[in-house]
Amino acid sequence: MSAEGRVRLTVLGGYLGSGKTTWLRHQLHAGAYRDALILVNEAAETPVDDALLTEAAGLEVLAGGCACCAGRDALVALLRRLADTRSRVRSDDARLDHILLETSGLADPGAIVAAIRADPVLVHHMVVTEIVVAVDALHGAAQLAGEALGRRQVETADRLVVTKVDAAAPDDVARLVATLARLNPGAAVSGAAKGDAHPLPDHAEAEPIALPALSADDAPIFTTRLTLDERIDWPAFTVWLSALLHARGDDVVRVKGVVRTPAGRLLLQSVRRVVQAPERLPDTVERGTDDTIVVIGRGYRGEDLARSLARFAGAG
Ligand SMILES: Nc1nc2c(ncn2[C@@H]2O[C@H](COP(=O)(O)OP(=O)(O)OP(=O)(O)O)[C@@H](O)[C@H]2O)c(=O)[nH]1
Repeated sequence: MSAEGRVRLTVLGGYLGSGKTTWLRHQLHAGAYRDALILVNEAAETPVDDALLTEAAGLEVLAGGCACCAGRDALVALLRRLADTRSRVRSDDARLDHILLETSGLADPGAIVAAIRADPVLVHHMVVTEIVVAVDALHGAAQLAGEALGRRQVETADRLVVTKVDAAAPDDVARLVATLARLNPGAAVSGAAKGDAHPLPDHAEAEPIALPALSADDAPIFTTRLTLDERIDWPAFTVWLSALLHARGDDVVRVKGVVRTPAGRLLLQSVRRVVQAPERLPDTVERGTDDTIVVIGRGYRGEDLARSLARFAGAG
């Protein structure tokens, strides 16, 4: 328990697809955050991350609204409920002392922390002990250059974890680290490869990325759900997804979903144009949200995506 008797809250943030779940999954596997209740907030109404964080001691999902804006009241209500339940537990051993909130990739962790601090009940029960922000070594530079949200996330961090160091060129990583040091000189910065700690290249001589002024009126990022049914033609679906990302990979920021295919239950996901080989998930824990693909991005119409998929692969 924290010195003041309040619950410690760790906030794990970072842009869409930056590697938050991968990093947390690895931390849990290595024994970290084992005492914590994991709260997962996803931008989409159909969460996926909970299917991956199987080693969490306890897990709750806050779906269908980013906890820093549309889902803020739901987060505060959930934290109040947890605080209330905790206050009625008599045994020290059974009492909840640590919560880790994995935010949606669209969240500004600073706004979440402000909401908790501004709540007259929570302020007495919870203390934010660390804001960890994942920064994608492959896409972080573009996100910092082009997205105000990407910068805000970095600026609010206590600890920055540069993910995907295994997949990026060392010179690019060094420039990214130099940029992070300029944006948030106080934050500790470390590297990770698929969740494992990974050394970062020396950035002493690296030139930080130019960060142009950003206008606040970028089109908002939104979520589209595509429901797949048994008529789906899987090879055609794969071709459709590749073609979509090839043509619109700058607009389609993130795709993910759990689908039931002839090859088993698969997690499909991409970050911009980088598509991960499908990951096989256990068949035993089918969920109501299986067979829904969530597409997150801007610059297109959701109904056009569904129509295009239906025409191409027989569902949508
Ligand atoms: N090569 C490599 N790939 C990674 C690493 N970390 C994450 N990925 C991949 O990047 C993609 C996104 O990873 P996630 O961990 O789901 O990212 P996230 O931030 O939780 O995503 P959202 O919750 O949707 O914002 C997946 O395809 C991962 O396999 C890494 O360190 N190296």
